Amino acid sequence: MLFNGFRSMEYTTASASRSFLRHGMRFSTSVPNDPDTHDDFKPTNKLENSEITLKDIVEQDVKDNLVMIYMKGDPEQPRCGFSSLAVRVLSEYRVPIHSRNILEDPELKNAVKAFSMWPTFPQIFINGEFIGGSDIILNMHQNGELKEKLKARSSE
Ligand SMILES: N[C@@H](CCC(=O)N[C@@H](CS)C(=O)NCC(=O)O)C(=O)O
Ligand code: FES
Repeated sequence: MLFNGFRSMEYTTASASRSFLRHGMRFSTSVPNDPDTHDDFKPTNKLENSEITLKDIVEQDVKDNLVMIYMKGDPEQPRCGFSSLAVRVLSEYRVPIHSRNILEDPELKNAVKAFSMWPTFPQIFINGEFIGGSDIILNMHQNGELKEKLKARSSE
């Protein structure tokens, strides 16, 4: 399943669907090609109306999902070695991996960078906390920190 870049390696969660609905609004602008249509009746950009921003979407993603990765490509088909490595590391654990493909949405890519203040991808969040990229997650896997982080959450 692919909802505007959002993927989950398990079944789609309610949060994923919600994110899709919200994120999907960004592309709902349409203007009918009818000369009689008065401006007042034209459909407007619902994102502007609802004031949902990409930052809101990122905030929701990382809040709703234990493991959230913004990556190039998706877990089944990473488009970069760094993203591929991060997914391989995370796949060692029995936790769902939620992802968005930033290659599909340059604006989302910029929003994620601004949110984390981190310049590269992949970007991994666990339990709402920004962790880092593939080198950091690999290191945490090797030194046991990642296991602790994921265990800490699952035993709550
Ligand atoms: N140390 C980082 C390196 C990742 C990296 O260099 N990513 C580059 C190439 S994929 C990147 O995202 N560049 C910025 C961009 O593409 O916008 C990691 O291990 O995750
Ligand atoms: S896309 Fe070239 S290194 Fe990631």
